[in-house]
Amino acid sequence: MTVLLRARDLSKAYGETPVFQGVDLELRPGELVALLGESGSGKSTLLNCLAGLDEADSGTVEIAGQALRGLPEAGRARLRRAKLGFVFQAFHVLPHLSVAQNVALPLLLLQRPDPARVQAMLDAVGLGSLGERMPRQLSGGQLQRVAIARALVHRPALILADEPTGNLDARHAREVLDLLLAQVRAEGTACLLVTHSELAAARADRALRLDEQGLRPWQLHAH
Ligand SMILES: Nc1ncnc2c1ncn2[C@@H]1O[C@H](COP(=O)(O)OP(=O)(O)OP(=O)(O)O)[C@@H](O)[C@H]1O
Repeated sequence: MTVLLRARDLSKAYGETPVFQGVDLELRPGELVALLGESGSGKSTLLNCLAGLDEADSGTVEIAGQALRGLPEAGRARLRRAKLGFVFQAFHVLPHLSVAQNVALPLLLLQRPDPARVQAMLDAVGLGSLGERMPRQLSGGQLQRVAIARALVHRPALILADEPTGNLDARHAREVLDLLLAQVRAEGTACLLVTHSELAAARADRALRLDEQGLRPWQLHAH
C-alpha cells in the first residue's frame, strides 16, 4: 500500500541537547494522525524536518516515495510545492491578497491556474461567497478555513498542520477539524496534526506522543 510519508530513525539535537531520537513514522492515504507532546518536546522541529525545512542529524524522510536526503534545496522546494500543504496556528494568510487569491497561490506557483478548483475549495470550506474579500474582513475561524483551502487546493499528498486550532474557540476549532478530516478523507491526503488538545487528538485515526525517546502510540482517555 502507498506510504505518503515515511520517516526512519530520525534524530535531532541542538548542540549537546537532544530534541528527539529514533523517530519512525508512516502515514497512508486518507489518514489523520495526531502528534501530541509537552511544550518544547520538539513537535515543530520534527514537522520542519519532515518538510525538509530543517535537517535531521540522522535518519531518512521520504515524501510520496521521494527521499529528501541528497536533494538540493531547489528540488526540496519543488517537492514541497507539489506534494505538501501546510496549516499553521497563525494562519499565514497574505494580507494584501484577496481570499480567492490566497487560495489560488499554490496553483499559481505550480503554473497550474484553475479558478474552478479555487471556487470549489472555497465552497468546500463554506467561504464560497467571500472570495473577493480581503483577509482583514474575516474572523479567525474564517481565516483558518482559508488556510485549509489553500493547503489542499493543489491536492497535496501530505498535509502538515501545526496547531491549526490553537487560536480558535471550541466551536470554530471543531468546525476546522471537521473540515480538515472531511478533506483528508475525500482527497486521500495524509495529515499529521500537531495539537495540545486531547479532544482534537481524539478525532484522529491514531495519536502519537513525542518525547526524547521518540514517537510512541498514545492511548487517548475517553471523554
Ligand atoms: N534554533 C534552535 N536552537 C536551539 N534550540 C532550539 C532551536 N529551535 C528549537 N529549539 C529547542 O528545541 C526544543 C524543541 O522545540 P520545538 O519548538 O520543536 O518544540 P514544540 O514541541 O513544538 O513546542 P511547543 O508545543 O511549545 O510549540 C525546545 O527545547 C527548543 O527550545
